[in-house]
Amino acid sequence: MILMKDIVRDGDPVLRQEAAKVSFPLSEEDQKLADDMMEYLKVSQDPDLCKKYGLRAGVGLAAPQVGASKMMAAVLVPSEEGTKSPFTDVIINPVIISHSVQSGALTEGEGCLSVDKEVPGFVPRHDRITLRYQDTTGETHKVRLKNYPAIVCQHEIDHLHGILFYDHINHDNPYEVDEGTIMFE
Ligand SMILES: Cc1nc(NNC(=O)[C@H](CC2CCCC2)CN(O)CO)c(F)c(N2CCN3CCOC[C@@H]3C2)n1
Ligand code: NI
Repeated sequence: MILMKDIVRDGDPVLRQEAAKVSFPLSEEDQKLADDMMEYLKVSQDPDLCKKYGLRAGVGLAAPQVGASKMMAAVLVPSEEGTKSPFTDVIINPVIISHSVQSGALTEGEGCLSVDKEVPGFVPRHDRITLRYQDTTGETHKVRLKNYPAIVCQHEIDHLHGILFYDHINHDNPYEVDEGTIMFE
């Protein structure tokens, strides 16, 4: 089971590397990694278990964050009232094949399990993306995501390219975003 002690923190070079593509069929090791990352998210979203294991809650987790420089990330965006399409899957070799010109950002800014400090500011991302990825069976998916699930997937895909959320913050004016940027909870 992945615990906070297993989460690699900012400063470790693995978080700044380009991860390696994953080949199919998955090795046992890669299958276990996929399962463990999704299990972390599920446990962390259960208030009792989250507390019991001393976890930070998460809606996404990328393999480099547990020291594995592989193109794999787990995403578990819960279905909250209002959001039509929650997104749950382990995305392998993900590629954003198209995106909106319009930007989107979380009004709360972003955090990261690998970054222990708060970094205030808006993180401008694409509001809508078309994402192509393989699931753990090797099947290829092409999905259109918008708003919250799109933000989460972009945060995770960034990790696979050695990018951290605060790289996107305008440090001269952290709360500046292009006009037309959609801000959401
Ligand atoms: C937005 C949010 N970020 C949480 N944490 N940070 C993360 O997930 C980091 C990734 C996210 C940071 C911004 C975009 C992606 C982890 N990252 O570093 C992986 O690369 C949350 F925990 C959270 N939610 C809302 C849903 N809630 C359901 C019930 O359980 C609690 C849970 C809390 N929302
Ligand atoms: Ni992160």
